[in-house]
Amino acid sequence: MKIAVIGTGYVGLVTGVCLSDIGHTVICIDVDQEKVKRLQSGDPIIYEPGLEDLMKKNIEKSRLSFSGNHQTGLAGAEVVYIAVGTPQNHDGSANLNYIEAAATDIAKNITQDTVVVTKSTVPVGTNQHIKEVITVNLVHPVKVTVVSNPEFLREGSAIQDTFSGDRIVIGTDDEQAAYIIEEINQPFGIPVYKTDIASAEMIKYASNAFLATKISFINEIANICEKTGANVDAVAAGMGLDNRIGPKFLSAGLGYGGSCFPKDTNALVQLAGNHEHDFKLLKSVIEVNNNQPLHLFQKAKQRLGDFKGKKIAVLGLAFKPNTDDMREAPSTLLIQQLLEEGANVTAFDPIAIENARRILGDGLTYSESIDETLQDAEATFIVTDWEKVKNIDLATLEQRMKYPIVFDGRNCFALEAVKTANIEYYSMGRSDIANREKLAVGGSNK
Ligand SMILES: NC(=O)c1ccc[n+]([C@@H]2O[C@H](COP(=O)([O-])OP(=O)(O)OC[C@H]3O[C@@H](n4cnc5c(N)ncnc54)[C@H](O)[C@@H]3O)[C@@H](O)[C@H]2O)c1
Ligand SMILES: O=c1ccn([C@@H]2O[C@H](COP(=O)(O)OP(=O)(O)O[C@H]3O[C@H](CO)[C@@H](O)[C@H](O)[C@H]3O)[C@@H](O)[C@H]2O)c(=O)[nH]1
Repeated sequence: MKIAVIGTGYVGLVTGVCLSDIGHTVICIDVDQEKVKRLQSGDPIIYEPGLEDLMKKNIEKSRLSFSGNHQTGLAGAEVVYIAVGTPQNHDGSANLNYIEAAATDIAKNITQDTVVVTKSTVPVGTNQHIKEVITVNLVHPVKVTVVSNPEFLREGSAIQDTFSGDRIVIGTDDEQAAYIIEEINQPFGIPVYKTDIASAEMIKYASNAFLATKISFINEIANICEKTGANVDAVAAGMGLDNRIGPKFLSAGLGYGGSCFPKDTNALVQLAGNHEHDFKLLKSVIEVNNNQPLHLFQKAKQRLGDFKGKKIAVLGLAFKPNTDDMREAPSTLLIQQLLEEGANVTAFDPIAIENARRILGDGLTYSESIDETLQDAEATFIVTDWEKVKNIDLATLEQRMKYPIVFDGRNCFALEAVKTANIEYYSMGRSDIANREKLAVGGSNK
């Protein structure tokens, strides 16, 4: 099957690469000419485990190519995927400008009957709108069918998720188009769920909102655990044993970030509001999430008194491990707050520093070394649960830091292990551990 993909971000590039790997001929199109040049040379630009090798392999086999020109890219394509961004407008609603531009590009350049597949996350009714935009702008008299095929991949495991996702949702009112998309995806061997367009569009938002709700729920439980002496990890483990609840997405921490949950929960609140429904539950989920990084900050402030002139280490910048994506990363809010209060921040991340610098600027020190970051620090915040961070030998904290006071926003260490180390340790939804009497001296006002 000859396929074109419009947009080469996380979703478009991974989709294009994986579809070419299962045997389709794929051309990925982007308006960013610089990006296209780099992609053509085999540079995936984004960090995603396994992506570069798979991309190079399929470029070499001539199944995968890139273009900065819609006319060239769309020529002869039987199926066109839309994978452009749908960022957040100021009011929280989804910005559909890129979607409309892509639909117009399709209309002006297709010369044969085409199935248009929307991978981008779009509010209910958007695929209908896409069809209208294409119909109005069509240059050649061809038939266009629209399919909603929302994407569920996670950053950091995007390739794995594409090859072994839980389901492929196909939303369309055209049986032949549904069949074509099912056939395209058949080599993945993933269960297909077919439905109408509006329901497919809603499945994506509802799934993200539900997962975000699980996270805010466990974070609220964590906050209560802190006050009552329960341990949120034990609570989550015990809850997760119930098949109706399940163990996933119950890790308490600094809350969810990334390019999807924050914007998609806001967009769903807006969508509901447009239909005169006040989505109170989701509004609370968002509010709880916005407060989570500040919760840890307040705990630290209470312990340290103030941050003025103190070297504060921050371990992890990316919104989650295995990605260099800094969009809506909880580290941003936390670091901005620390800088505002006069801290000298040194932050570690193995791959997100370049992206972090664009957001946070040069008011802090960046380091790719954990040891260097910890050296002489008066407190450490753990923000991203990178394997490298989880594998830190707890003795290092005591050896390197001026005062080994740790605020762990991702519960990276078992309390039993911490109890044997000579550090003072505060985590999310678990008891505080203060092993060192001498900590009362120095960095603390306590
Ligand atoms: N990032 C994820 O993990 C993820 C997962 C599932 C769904 N989604 C959804 O998928 C969509 C894309 O997300 P992303 O993170 O890949 O976006 P992105 O911002 O990383 O990439 C979008 C790309 O589209 C290009 N583009 C914009 N208009 C274009 C046009 N008219 N023609 C050609 N190229 C154009 C941009 O230059 C950019 O390279 C969004 O709706 C998002 O919500 C994202
Ligand atoms: O128990 C948990 C699980 C996740 N998170 C946080 O939640 C955020 C999102 O994590 P994750 O879902 O793994 O990453 P994303 O790449 O944002 O993927 C989500 O968003 C994508 C874009 O819509 C969807 O395609 C995916 O299915 C959905 O999981 C991150 O900040 C995590 O640290 C927690 O705090 N606790």
